[in-house]
Amino acid sequence: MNKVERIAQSVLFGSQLPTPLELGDADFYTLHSDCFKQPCVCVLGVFDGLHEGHQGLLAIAKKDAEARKVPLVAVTFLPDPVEVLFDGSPQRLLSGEDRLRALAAWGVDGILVHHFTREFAALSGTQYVESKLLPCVPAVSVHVGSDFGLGAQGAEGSALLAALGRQHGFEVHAHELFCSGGEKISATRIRNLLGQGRVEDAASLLGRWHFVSGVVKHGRGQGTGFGFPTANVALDVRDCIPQDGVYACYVVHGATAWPAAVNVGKAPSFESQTGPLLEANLLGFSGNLYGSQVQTVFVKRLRESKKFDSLQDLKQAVRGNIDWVAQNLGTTSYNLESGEVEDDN
Ligand SMILES: Cc1cc2nc3c(=O)[nH]c(=O)nc-3n(C[C@H](O)[C@H](O)[C@H](O)COP(=O)(O)O)c2cc1C
Ligand SMILES: Nc1ncnc2c1ncn2[C@@H]1O[C@H](COP(=O)(O)OP(=O)(O)OP(=O)(O)O)[C@@H](O)[C@H]1O
Repeated sequence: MNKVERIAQSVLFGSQLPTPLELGDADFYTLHSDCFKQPCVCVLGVFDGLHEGHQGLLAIAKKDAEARKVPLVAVTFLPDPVEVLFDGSPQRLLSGEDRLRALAAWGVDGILVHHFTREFAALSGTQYVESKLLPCVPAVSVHVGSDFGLGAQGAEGSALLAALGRQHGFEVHAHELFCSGGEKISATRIRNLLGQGRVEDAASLLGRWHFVSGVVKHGRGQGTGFGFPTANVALDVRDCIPQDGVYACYVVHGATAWPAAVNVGKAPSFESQTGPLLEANLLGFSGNLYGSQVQTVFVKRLRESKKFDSLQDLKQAVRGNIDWVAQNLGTTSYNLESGEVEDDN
């Protein structure tokens, strides 16, 4: 995969969701074949990040579906249960909509999305399977990871699912978890890596670069005087933002991606701002993106953010970071649709 394809894949470029069938407490997305209320193979889980473990599980389920000549349906929950059940930031690897777009891009045939509420969370595993799952997704075979939890507080596991399968006539496959470096691949592990700024390690477990979305806001206006104009991107507190620091990134707007030197978090040399923020110097860009939604793709951590004693020192450090990006990621924008390098705009 070349650089441009990798950026496109990372931000799920081009993956669109059709209008879902609204079922009251769930939505059903038909993607590749008519699978609503049809015999199918299904996979169950939250799938935050759609990491390499999730993709491994999907690949096994897909083979099963092909062998049985039935569609593959992913069953998931929105919002992420941790957002509903626990206080504090959920540290999402993907927003809810992006999670569904990732499943669609991967190639499942349909997605059942349960609206996750406290009432929904209180259902037992049996109530869930009999009253919520099987009426929409009459599965002949269900695949989960061995750690999958079912019912109130996820207390019931794949053993209950297997018993329900025997009763209702579907097979249950609880798979050993995919590991890397002797440790299971999980969304929690990837969040921890990002929290330590280890964006390259996170990328190897995600199978793509991590990105965050945000809206470009007006900044303090000081950067322009330095010769380093920056786009100030306001981030969503619910998202998993890599540890404060300076990173080599791509910033994507629509179908265009610019190499960028990015400072995440407070600029320690200046007054603090409210809300999570990143500041990006886009190479090969002039103009403004105020009010635009952009995606910032994290390729490599370059250094910690520091409080510099002089403006001169700060400028020199930032110049060095921009040079690194220019040499390694390029100096002009890329078109994600055509894969071509665009002229400076
Ligand atoms: C690549 C890069 C690295 C940066 N590193 C630091 C830093 O280490 N310490 C700091 O105080 N500010 C750092 N900044 C923040 C700049 O000070 C900030 O972007 C500049 O003040 C422009 O902000 P403004 O346009 O909102 O005024 C960095 C900015 C960029 C783009
Ligand atoms: N490494 C893995 N290998 C195989 N299956 C997995 C792996 N990780 C998760 N799964 C399975 O994929 C489905 C979705 O996983 P889910 O998002 O709930 O877990 P997770 O990635 O471990 O997240 P978290 O760390 O937040 O618990 C579940 O059936 C789960 O058991």
